[in-house]
Formats: sequence, C-alpha cells, structure tokens
Amino acid sequence: IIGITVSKAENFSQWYQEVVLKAELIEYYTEISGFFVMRPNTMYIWNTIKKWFQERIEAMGVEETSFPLFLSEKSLEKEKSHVEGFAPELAWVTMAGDKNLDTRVAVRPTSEAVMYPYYAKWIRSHRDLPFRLNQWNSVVRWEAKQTTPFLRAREFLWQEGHTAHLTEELAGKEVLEILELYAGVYEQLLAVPVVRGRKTEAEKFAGGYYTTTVEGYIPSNGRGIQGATSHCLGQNFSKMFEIKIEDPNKKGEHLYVWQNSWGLSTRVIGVMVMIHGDDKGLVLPPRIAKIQSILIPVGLTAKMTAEEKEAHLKRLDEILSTLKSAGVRAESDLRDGYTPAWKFNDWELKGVPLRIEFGPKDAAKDVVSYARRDTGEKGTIPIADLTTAVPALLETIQKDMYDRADAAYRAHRLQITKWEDVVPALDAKNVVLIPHCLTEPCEKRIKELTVSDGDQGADKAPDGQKAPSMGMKSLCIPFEQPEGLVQGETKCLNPECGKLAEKWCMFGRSY
Ligand SMILES: O=C(C[C@H]1NCCC[C@H]1O)Cn1cnc2c(c1=O)CCCC2
Ligand SMILES: [Mg+2]
Repeated sequence: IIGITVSKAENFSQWYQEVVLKAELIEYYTEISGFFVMRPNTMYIWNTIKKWFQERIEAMGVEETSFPLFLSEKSLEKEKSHVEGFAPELAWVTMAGDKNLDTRVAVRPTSEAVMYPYYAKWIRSHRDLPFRLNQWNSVVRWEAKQTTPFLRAREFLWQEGHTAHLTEELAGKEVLEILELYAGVYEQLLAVPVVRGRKTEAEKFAGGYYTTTVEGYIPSNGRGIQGATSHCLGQNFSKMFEIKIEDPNKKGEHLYVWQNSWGLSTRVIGVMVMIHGDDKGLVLPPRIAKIQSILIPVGLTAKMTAEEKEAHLKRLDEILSTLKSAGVRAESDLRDGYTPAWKFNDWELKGVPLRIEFGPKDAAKDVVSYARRDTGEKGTIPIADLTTAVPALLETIQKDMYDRADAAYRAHRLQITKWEDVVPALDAKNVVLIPHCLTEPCEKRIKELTVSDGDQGADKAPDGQKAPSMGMKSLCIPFEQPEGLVQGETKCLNPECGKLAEKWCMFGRSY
C-alpha cells in the first residue's frame, strides 16, 4: 500500500510518522538518531513562513546577522545561572582531525552566549538603541527524550531574534508585536488557531524576565503544545554580559539595556501536520501548499483516437495555463502507466488542497470537475469561471480549515471551577482553564495530582494497554481572561493549595 496503513484515531504517533515519511516531508537520518532530513516539500513550507515573517520584521527595523555555530565554555560560564539545567543537552566538539582542541567548544543550542559579548561591544549609547538582529539558522539540543520529526529533534531550523531597548516599556511593546507575528504564522499561513498568553514562573525561560507564548492544541490526543515564544529578558543578560549605555538622563551613570529574544522553529510544521492530516495523509492549507491544485486527465479510454486524446490534453494544458496566470500554483499529472485512481491517492497522500479532473464528459460541457482535499466535497466549475472560482475556492478551503480547527480548540478548552472535574476533562482530551495562584510549588503538585491511566489521548503501548499518562502542566496565562474570578475572593482550584487565585490559567497534558 502506498497510503497510510493506520488510522489517525487508532494510532496517532504511528499515523504521524507514516504521514511525514510518505508525504515526502521527512527522511529519517538513520546514521544518528534524533536527526531528520527535511525534503523539498518541507522546505517549501518553511521558506513560505520565512518570507512572510522576514518581510514583517524587516518592516520593524530588524536586521539580519549570522553568528558562529560554536560557543566557548568561557562565554557559557556567564549564563551558568540558568544553563546548568540545560547542560545535558549541549553537544561538544573536542577534537579537530586527530588533535584534541585546547578547550572544547559547544554547538549552539541557542545563541545568547555567542552574540551578547558583541552586543556589549556594539551598544554604547542610547543612539544605538533600539538594537535589533535576527538570524535564521539551526541549533542542536541533544534531547534525552524520544525524538519525533519536527516536534522534538536534536537539530532544528528556527529563527532567533535578539534585541536591545532603552526601557522596559519599549522592550515589552516589541515582545507583543513579535508574538502577534507568531500567531499570524499559525493562523494566517498554517490555519492553526493559537491562544496567546504569558508563561507562569515555573514554565518561563529561566534566564528571562517573562515569557509570552502562543499555545496550540492537538485534538487527536488532547495535548497542548507550545508554538513559539517571545521573551522579555529584562536586564538579566545585559548584567551578565555588561551590555550598558551612558544613561541619557543621568550624566556619568550607566544603564543596562532591556532585552528581548524570540524564536519560532520548524516545530510549526509538525503542529500543522497533526492538526489537519487525515487517514489519507497530509492535508495542506492552500497558502503554504507548493502545489495548490493538481490537474488530472480522466476518461482517456482506448476508444479515443490519438487525435482526440491529443486535442483533449491540449485543452487540459490550456486550463493549466489559465490557472497559473490566475496565480494558482497548479501542476498537471500526465504520467503514463498510472490510473486516475492511483493518481488521486498519491496527491491526496501529499496533501494537495484541490484536485481538478478533466475528462471528455467535462470537455463536452466546458467544465472541470473538482474535489476538495479537506472535506472531499466534489463539484464542477465552468472553464470560463476558473480564474475567479479556483482562487476563491482555495481561500474558502484555507478559511474552513482554520474555522474547523478553531471550533475544535474552543470546544476542548474547558473552564473548570470544581477540582473533581479536572482529571475527567483531561482524560476526555481537553485542556482546562482554572483559577490558579500561579505559584511554582502548586503547579508541581497539580502535575502529580493529575496523572491518570484513564487518558483517552494516551498512546496505546504495544500490548494495547494505555500508557499511564502524564499530569497536566501550565500552558499559559491567557491574555484573554474569562469572567468569574473575583480578586481576593476566588481560591486557587488546587484543593491542597488554599491560596487566592490570581488569574485563570490554562493547563493541559502537553508535548
Ligand atoms: O533558547 C532559549 C531562549 C531563547 N533563545 C533564542 C530564541 C528564543 C528563546 O528560545 C531557552 N533555552 C532553551 N533550551 C536550551 C537552552 C536555552 O537557553 C540552552 C541550553 C540548551 C537547551
Ligand atoms: Mg528543551
């Protein structure tokens, strides 16, 4: 079978692996585990995201840079305060050729320690602010956990933005501007809804001041997933790396700059695959599909004369040109030796949003027949209307894909006010919004209290038993707070906590 051999509902993780392989997004790099080859179908999506994001950060005044791949043990020392938690994930180079290096160097897992010594050198005056650099590169984190394509890899592509500002307010404004661009990548390009919010102290980037995030939801297993993060670093790193300026308002005094850092990675592609894919394979949102519409000749039977067949294919080629001139990314599949049915399966597997069939019956009526990949809906379009109807249909598909995912997320984001309702909600593949005190020890306890073996979203172990699922983590404190929490009165939902609730906080089992 060239298709997917398991059902998404039955065996989600196996389904996912087959889709990314058979849709030719990924190849497993079998030489070293945890690494993957990203193929042209993936790079088209990544480059579409990159163009969209790059254009917008350039408009904000962000410039591009490219820093070295390696960082020294010395510069890592400066980040010691929070890096020890990450130390196990660092990959080191200790030799060149057959000679040991005098000191070992680490492959960047992120580039703060690489870049900030130079920020200290380049940023001297308030006239150098705001200072904004971004780089598109790959980083290495030697994950100990099970890796999976796009979602958790030992090397991934991302962009990392690193900026410096005169005040906390100016930094904070940019944090939210970037977060909104991240939401745009998900909602406008990938048709994936996200919740915008702030990470709790327990879940934020430990080296930062605060972290804002866009949080996704995977209906198949009810898991939350962190989509991208935009951090305000406060003055933590500028104090570590001595990035300071003459205080413009106080002669002779100096002022540590206020910094942000923000990152979005190829994980976004995995989220899109998991949310939109089905048992036939990948389902691509049209805006990021390399091929938006595939034209397939049908009904070319042996009864047709060579001339008739030639004339028919000529008309099909005209239809193709019409679509291309209307800005549609269209191709035709004229491969000999494959039946239309075989071709239909192949392009459905690869997620092409719109199939257009053209046979003698269609030609006789001056129409084409179409089939939507997302809903399977079929219909006909007069050839005369193609230049307007096909682009419009592709936009409808994009919007419908987003709307369906948004409805699923909203239906599984439950506001809970009774503790005993939490675990059943999680087991039914929901994320929850609960009144919470936002303290770290309480979060830790909640994670312990919400482990259960009734989780419908848990992967079935090989023996078919349900793996005992994890407890719930905080995902974010949504900027959009529901009603019903009375400051100074509403209690934290954790029955063992007893503190007052500060905010509604979204929790869920997560990646
Ligand atoms: O990378 C960041 C912060 C920041 N880095 C730049 C892009 C935005 C944001 O991700 C946090 N972080 C996560 N993971 C790791 C590190 C780390 O600093 C350092 C060691 C290896 C693992
Ligand atoms: Mg990590």
